[in-house]
Amino acid sequence: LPGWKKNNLTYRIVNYTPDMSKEEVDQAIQKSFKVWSTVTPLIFTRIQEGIADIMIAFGTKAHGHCPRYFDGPLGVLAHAFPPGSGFGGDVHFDEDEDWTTGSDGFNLFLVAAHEVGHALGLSHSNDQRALMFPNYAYISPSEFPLSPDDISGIQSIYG
Ligand SMILES: CC(C)C[C@H](C(=O)NO)C(=O)N[C@@H](CC(=O)O)C(=O)NCc1ccccc1
Ligand SMILES: [Zn+2]
Repeated sequence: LPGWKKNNLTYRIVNYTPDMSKEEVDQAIQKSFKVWSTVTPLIFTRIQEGIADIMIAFGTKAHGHCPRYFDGPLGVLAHAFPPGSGFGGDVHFDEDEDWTTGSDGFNLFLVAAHEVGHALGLSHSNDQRALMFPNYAYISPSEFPLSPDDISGIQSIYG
């Protein structure tokens, strides 16, 4: 199965975007994990240093030793690697985007929830109601972002 072999996963926010406050980023990321932990046996624990399973970072164009490059404003907003060691599970956000807590720019929580789906082993869905649909679509943060397609997808990998 293309998933993690353990239910306890760690994440670390390695750096921050200047577009939002540190607290807003922490909240958006925490909320993006909560989306998936409510429908799986997975438990996510944040660590502040060292190597986490899921390393989260912001970067532009060629960033760190990442084999994939970002493309400036718009286009690719973020990418994530499927479960595994090294880059496996890592999530990178394109700092050339405008990251927000609202409906302007790109909502960090929504993009993070999509990317975490990838970091857990999900690929894109062709159901346009799915969070794992390839293209970003804003929904109100009070709405739960997962569709039945997302839930059956993640539950086919975990529990
Ligand atoms: C080929 C990959 C690297 C494209 C990339 C992606 O899917 N990352 O997970 C991405 O940034 N896709 C854009 C759409 C695009 O490039 O055409 C996107 O909006 N991704 C974030 C997203 C997608 C659906 C719901 C929420 C967020
Ligand atoms: Zn994607």
